[in-house]
Amino acid sequence: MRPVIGVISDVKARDGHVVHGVTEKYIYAVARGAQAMPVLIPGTISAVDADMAPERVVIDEILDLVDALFLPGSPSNVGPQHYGDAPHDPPLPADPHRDDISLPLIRAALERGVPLFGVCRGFQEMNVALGGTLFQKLYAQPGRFDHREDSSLDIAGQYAPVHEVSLAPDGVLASLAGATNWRVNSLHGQGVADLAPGVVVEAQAEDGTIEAFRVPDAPGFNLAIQWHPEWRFWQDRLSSGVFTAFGTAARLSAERRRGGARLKAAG
Ligand SMILES: N[C@@H](CCC(=O)NCCCC(=O)O)C(=O)O
Repeated sequence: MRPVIGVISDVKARDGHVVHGVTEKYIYAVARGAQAMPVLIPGTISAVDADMAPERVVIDEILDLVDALFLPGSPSNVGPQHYGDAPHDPPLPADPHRDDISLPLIRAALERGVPLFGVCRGFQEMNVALGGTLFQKLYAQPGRFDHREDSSLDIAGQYAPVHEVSLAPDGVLASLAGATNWRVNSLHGQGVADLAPGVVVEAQAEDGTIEAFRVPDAPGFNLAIQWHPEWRFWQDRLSSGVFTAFGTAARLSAERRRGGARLKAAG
């Protein structure tokens, strides 16, 4: 049996309905890259219909169910009220029903040693959940590059590597890459402003933008990456290494939770 990795869903309006869902590339990277069983975790109920009662969310119930947690990217932004700011541009997409689940879940997962991996929005959520702040418009910050994708390109062009990051020489990423520099893709308008206390930088862009971090004192595997390693992870040594390491941590967590029964990666 594969380890179970909970994947946090976005909550979006579509055709008059509210949909809780995740882009397929993330599900595939968890299933094939981490060799795990992805299970989608819904956000809080939006109660769009006045007759719907809000559902009770019990964070511990989710953590009892999964061996590890994955926080995917999304075009939406973490609500700035969570880091003590007002929205600078209200039309930018928000997802309060994802924030309601992901922020407390991150803190609880780290405390309980549940392996945790966040990508792009997930990376930003991890920084905010731990007390850090975000630039709402990284591209408007003096001296910073524009880290947004070129939307005139096709999808493969948008996710192609566009800039270099320096990897901390003693970090997890450098050891997976076997190098201290890597070329990565870049599709984000926001970015880390103040890094949360207690985290260490794993990767940084040339303009100073923090691109990856981890919480060294948390008892389990954890990693936050601003770029998109899920995109065609099998074509990039570091991307596949990251999902393999996450899957290994999820398997160990599953073995511990199931009393030492060995879980094998599928061939
Ligand atoms: N809203 C944030 C987060 C960026 C992000 O997660 N983008 C992902 C886009 C779609 C995808 O590949 O899932 C920001 O813009 O900084």
